Amino acid sequence: MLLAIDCGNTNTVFSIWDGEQFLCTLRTSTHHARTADAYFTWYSTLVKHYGIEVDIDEVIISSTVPRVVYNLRVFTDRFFGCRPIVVGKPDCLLPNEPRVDLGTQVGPDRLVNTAGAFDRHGGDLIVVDFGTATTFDVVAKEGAYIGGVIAPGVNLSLEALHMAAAALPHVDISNPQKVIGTNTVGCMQSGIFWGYVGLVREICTRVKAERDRDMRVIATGGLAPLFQQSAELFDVMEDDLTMHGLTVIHQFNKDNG
Ligand SMILES: Nc1ncnc2c1ncn2[C@@H]1O[C@H](COP(=O)(O)OP(=O)(O)OP(=O)(O)O)[C@@H](O)[C@H]1O
Ligand SMILES: CC(C)(CO)[C@@H](O)C(=O)NCCC(=O)O
Ligand SMILES: [K+]
Repeated sequence: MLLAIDCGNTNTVFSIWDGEQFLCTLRTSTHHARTADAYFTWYSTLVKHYGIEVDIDEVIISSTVPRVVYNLRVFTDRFFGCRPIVVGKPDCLLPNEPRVDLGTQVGPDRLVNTAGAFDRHGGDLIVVDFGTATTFDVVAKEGAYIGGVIAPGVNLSLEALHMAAAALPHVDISNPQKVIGTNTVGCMQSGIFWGYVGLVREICTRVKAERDRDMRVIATGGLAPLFQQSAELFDVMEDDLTMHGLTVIHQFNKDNG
């Protein structure tokens, strides 16, 4: 069985696969100091709770936080007796090599999203991921990551307003119907929500113009549905895109390794 680990700057997600069959997802916050033993305690408690028979013998990791990889490697070695494939490391093959400036380290989550989206939809795509940052990955016709855009994440933007301005409270994102807020919270929610709708639309329009072609927009991440409800920004939404990408890269390494 395969354990696929997607470690973001905010959350770490484990998903377990029996061949092609998805079994379950486990989510925790990302902490660089979490030890291999702590991962195992958390993991085995949840697996037991769900009553799943698991026998992990393969692991793939994508981590946007370099420091957590050491403990995840120890976890994998100690409890499953195997060596993980780590996306972005030289020994992890990619279905298509990224075409970026020399020396650029593309975020592994973006490489994984690219592989997952290309596998499902073919090329000429813009993949939008609403995570800690909001990223746009441009996928060429033949499936290579050829660059993109990094914008501050939705929750990060709301938090930044609260942190920097004494009179602005902590606010959760929502999709206000009106743009004119009549109280502080409403004003903040409008600024972030409608500002984001504009940001996504403008970036996608400009990417298509720069590429001089039509491209499909694939969205992933927890907040994608919130935006799609109020404005038609995406052609497709897939909450499991990153996990799918990890299984695609894992299979590619098995077939070509
Ligand atoms: N309606 C909502 N309002 C506020 N937050 C939401 C809503 N729906 C989903 N979320 C949040 O979105 C997040 C989903 O995040 P996702 O896994 O896409 O990225 P992340 O964990 O925030 O970032 P990273 O992958 O960089 O760690 C969850 O933390 C969830 O709490
Ligand atoms: C942009 C984030 C933080 C999004 O998770 C991650 O992909 C990352 O750390 N990227 C490194 C820089 C880059 O992708 O060009
Ligand atoms: K993510």
